Amino acid sequence: MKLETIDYRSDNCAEQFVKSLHETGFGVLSHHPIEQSLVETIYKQWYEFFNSDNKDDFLFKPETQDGFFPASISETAKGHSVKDIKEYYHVYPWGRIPEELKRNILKYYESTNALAAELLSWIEKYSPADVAKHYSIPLSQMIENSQKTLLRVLHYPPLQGDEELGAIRAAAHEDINLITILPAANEPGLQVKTKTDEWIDVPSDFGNLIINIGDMLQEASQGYFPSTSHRVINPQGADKTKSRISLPLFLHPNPEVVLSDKYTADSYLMERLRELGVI
Ligand SMILES: O=C(O)CCC(=O)C(=O)O
Ligand SMILES: [Fe+2]
Repeated sequence: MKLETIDYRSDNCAEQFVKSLHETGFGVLSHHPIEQSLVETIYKQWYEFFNSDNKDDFLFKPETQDGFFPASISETAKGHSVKDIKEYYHVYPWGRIPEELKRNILKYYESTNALAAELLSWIEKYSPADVAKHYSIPLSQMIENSQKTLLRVLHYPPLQGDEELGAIRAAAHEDINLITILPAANEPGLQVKTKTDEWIDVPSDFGNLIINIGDMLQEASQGYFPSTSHRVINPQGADKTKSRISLPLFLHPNPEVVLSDKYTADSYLMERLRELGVI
């Protein structure tokens, strides 16, 4: 299996993109409307932030989950026992954001949310009728003005050689939300698991946009769109000294949105967070 990069400007882009999501759980877009210079500026600004002491003034609040999560308390993926080698910052428009970083990151949050609504309308349009009939409301409407959509700025620090045995930058996991939009990071490492259990690289040419299905859309589509496992592997050789910055936007429906006979977005999220032990 190989992930094809799809040109956003091509005539059959929407159909090809949704086909890729159905077959692999991932879709990769080039020539999309997200401004690459904005992404580059954000990577630069946040790299400086992660390398400053300023981050300690923005330590996350357990009740609201906005702010800085240091490596010492960072995530352990479901089913794993070793922590990931990463630190990150949770950006919500209603949350705390360092003043000098606000303008660019909120601009990114907004423009990527707008693109997400378009991508969800493509997904709806190219869902088979017997799948689409179960969507409780249009998919793009599920995320409208959602306060739950989370922009995570991730910093994977250079490897020091003293990392815990078996630790990797991000252990294999699935995302909980509806879809995730992720610009290619400044360094490689992202891999996706195929149906035959092989790990393949996600084409991460700088400028690509990577979209993946999360568990909530898998639930709402009764498995038609698979939430596939992905991970970020450690760099080798000289690349060990390099930081990696990435910027996933996790699109979350409004809490009251009905996903399936079993779950609303809120009950689904609560069940997953309880499993992860973070609430
Ligand atoms: O850093 C990446 O490229 C992917 C991060 C990711 O999968 C996640 O935070 O859920
Ligand atoms: Fe992920």
